[in-house]
Amino acid sequence: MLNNYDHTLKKLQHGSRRLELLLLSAGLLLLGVIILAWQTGEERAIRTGEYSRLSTQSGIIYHDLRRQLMSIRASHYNLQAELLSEPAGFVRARPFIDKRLRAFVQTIVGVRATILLDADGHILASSDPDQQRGSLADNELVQRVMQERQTGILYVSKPYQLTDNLLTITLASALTDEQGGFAGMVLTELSPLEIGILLDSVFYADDMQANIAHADGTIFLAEPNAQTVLGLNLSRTGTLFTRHQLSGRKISVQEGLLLSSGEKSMMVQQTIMPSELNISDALVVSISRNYDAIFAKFRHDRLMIALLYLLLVCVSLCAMRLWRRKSKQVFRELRRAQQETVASNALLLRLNRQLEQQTENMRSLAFLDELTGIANRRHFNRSLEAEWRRCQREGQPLSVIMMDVDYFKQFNDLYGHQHGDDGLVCIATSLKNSLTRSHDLVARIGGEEFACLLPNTPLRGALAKAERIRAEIEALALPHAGSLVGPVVTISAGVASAMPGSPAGYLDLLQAADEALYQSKKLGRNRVYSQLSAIDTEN
Ligand SMILES: Nc1nc2c(ncn2[C@@H]2O[C@H](COP(=O)(O)OP(=O)(O)OP(=O)(O)O)[C@@H](O)[C@H]2O)c(=O)[nH]1
Repeated sequence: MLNNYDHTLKKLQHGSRRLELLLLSAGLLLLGVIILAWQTGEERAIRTGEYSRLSTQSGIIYHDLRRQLMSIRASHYNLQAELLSEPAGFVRARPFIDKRLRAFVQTIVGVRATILLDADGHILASSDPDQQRGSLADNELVQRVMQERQTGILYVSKPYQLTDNLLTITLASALTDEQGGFAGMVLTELSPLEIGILLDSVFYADDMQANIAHADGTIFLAEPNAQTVLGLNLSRTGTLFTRHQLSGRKISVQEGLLLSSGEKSMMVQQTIMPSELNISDALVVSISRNYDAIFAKFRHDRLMIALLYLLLVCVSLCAMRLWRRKSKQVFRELRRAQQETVASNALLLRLNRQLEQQTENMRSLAFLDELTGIANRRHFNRSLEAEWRRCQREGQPLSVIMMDVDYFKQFNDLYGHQHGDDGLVCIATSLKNSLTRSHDLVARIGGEEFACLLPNTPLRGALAKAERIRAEIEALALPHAGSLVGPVVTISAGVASAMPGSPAGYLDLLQAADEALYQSKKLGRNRVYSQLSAIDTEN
């Protein structure tokens, strides 16, 4: 039982350990998943926020540049109109036009110089006092305008070097004479210093880079790091610029390595399309930010959270270890308590058995004759009362045989008291064996006096039974030299029988049996006697 209990306890311990580990792992896993989901959401939010900010800033540059181009186009239109309205014609208007061009350069921000050329590329007028004469017919842009002669288009030159560390572009418009023929062109050169200020104004972090590139991929405006970036051609396979161009979209967001620095960046690029302003070549505005800088705080926070999570895992494991140690102790105490309980239960059981045994012995002693082991007088009296009531209920007769050993005093005197005891035991055994019905009872009711209780037995049957008993005792042939009725031990018996009536009538039955025994003795012993008529105890 203790082993079973131990086994159950161990199973319980083992089971609870596994359950605890399972619950802890599930809890930590769930927390890990929640943290991971939260971090992923956070990263996405940072990325989206950064996209949005970069898009806004690139939009500012885009719109300013667009406005710049529109202003230049408008000024070119105005100049065309003014020239057409001049009665002196193109060439003769020169003093007026020089003045007009200087005013134009001074009023429009971001313009470095404006030059008016005739149909052959000769300088007719210029805002630059150092460039008043000569021919620009060899210039690529001038040649293009002379060939195409498209009015309404703002021609965009390829970027070219201005000084050691500055690049710019020139914008040109074809001009017509009164008859609508090609009359020359007006060129406007952008001022990289002034437009660079515009790029600077949109920065909100130190790690940003803004560029403006020609459609051929050449960067002609850049802030900061102009030295390393200016003149760089981005039109290569796999660059962010090429990816943007290939996307065919006006605005795109890219992540990747910057060609200039090799740093991973997030970049927004926005194109001023030829179609939207009627310009000859597209211009691409880009603004980027260092990827690591964008996520620096997020990564720091993520590291902290990961460390905290690890700390939590360690603390949980330690706590579980402590808890297990504690629960092991509890289990041990439980086991010890159980062992003690089992031991005390066993002791109690043993004591209980002993008590039961003793009680049984006492009960036996109370109802059994100590010498012969058959029922004693108390037992006989109780059985008599009980059988009397039962036979009364069932309407059955009850008979009693009273017996007494003949001349037993002489037997004792002759053979000794111990031998006398042995003789009584032999007689009791014989009496017991002679009873065949389960509810018949034989008892030793006095020294050498015995009685038989025969329920459901009429007088005739009881007499026959008594006679058989008497004969069997005699047949034991226990020598009795002191007896006056024979050479062996004999008994005398008195029989009485009754149909039970009144509750106390069994006393009369007992007395009648005693009476009959007395008569048996008186008539010579070694015989059975009974009054022939049955006793009517109801009277
Ligand atoms: N050995 C022994 N003797 C007993 C026991 N109980 C009673 N006796 C003896 O039995 C004898 C009974 O004697 P009595 O009453 O005079 O009767 P009796 O000698 O048998 O004579 P009758 O009954 O008239 O035949 C006494 O001597 C008792 O001591 C017992 O338990 N053991």
